[in-house]
Amino acid sequence: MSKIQLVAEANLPTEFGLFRIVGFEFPQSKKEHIALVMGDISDADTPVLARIHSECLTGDALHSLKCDCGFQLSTALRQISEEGRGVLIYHREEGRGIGLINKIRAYALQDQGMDTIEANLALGFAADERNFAVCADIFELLGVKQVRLLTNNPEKIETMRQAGINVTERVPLNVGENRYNTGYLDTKAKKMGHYIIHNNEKHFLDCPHCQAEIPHTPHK
Ligand SMILES: Nc1nc2c(ncn2[C@@H]2O[C@H](COP(=O)(O)OP(=O)(O)OP(=O)(O)O)[C@@H](O)[C@H]2O)c(=O)[nH]1
Repeated sequence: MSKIQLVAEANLPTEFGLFRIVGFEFPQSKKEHIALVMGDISDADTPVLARIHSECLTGDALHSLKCDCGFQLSTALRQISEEGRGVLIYHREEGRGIGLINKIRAYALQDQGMDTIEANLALGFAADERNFAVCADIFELLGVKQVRLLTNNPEKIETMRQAGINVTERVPLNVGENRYNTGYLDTKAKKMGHYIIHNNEKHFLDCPHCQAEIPHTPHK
């Protein structure tokens, strides 16, 4: 199969600062991924703060509390912007690679009591259908060889290392735990080996803008 190619690039001002948005595409399948890049990442000797973030429309855009995805996305972008340098690969593998509609089917099974892995298996999928190798190719196309990876997922680290990307540090990303996603995070820790630290001292901040009890920084 031919390798992914860098095909488009532009400025993207965001609430976290100015990024470059870079578009990647497989020549035949036209499957797309994107990266947000901040600052000068050309110095190969200084590891780049980086996040591989798999697509989660419900968490990233629709404010779902069933997962930690939206919280991880905004925290990663904020941390990159605080350093003034970094990369977020927005990895288009919705629903751990099963797609949005199948994720909704999996949610329906979870409504009946299955956990996130059991639901995938009941639908005939693997627990995780994602391919992270493409992210190593994207880092390479961006000239990034060393990363400090924002993740709790050991699989992402292992795949990067096997593909020749030097992960010099794992930067934990434990954010957004709430009453609706505790079971999901537990399952990821117990069945998928994710490094999840539960927030035992939940500071459910009194924020007039938020309906849910989520540990968070109050809106300014
Ligand atoms: N099938 C399925 N996918 C889910 C469910 N909840 C969230 N997801 C998907 O899980 C993926 C989570 O992506 P990430 O946050 O990048 O990955 P992660 O494996 O949790 O690793 P880190 O966040 O880096 O620790 C996204 O593709 C979501 O759409 C679920 O209950 N079922």
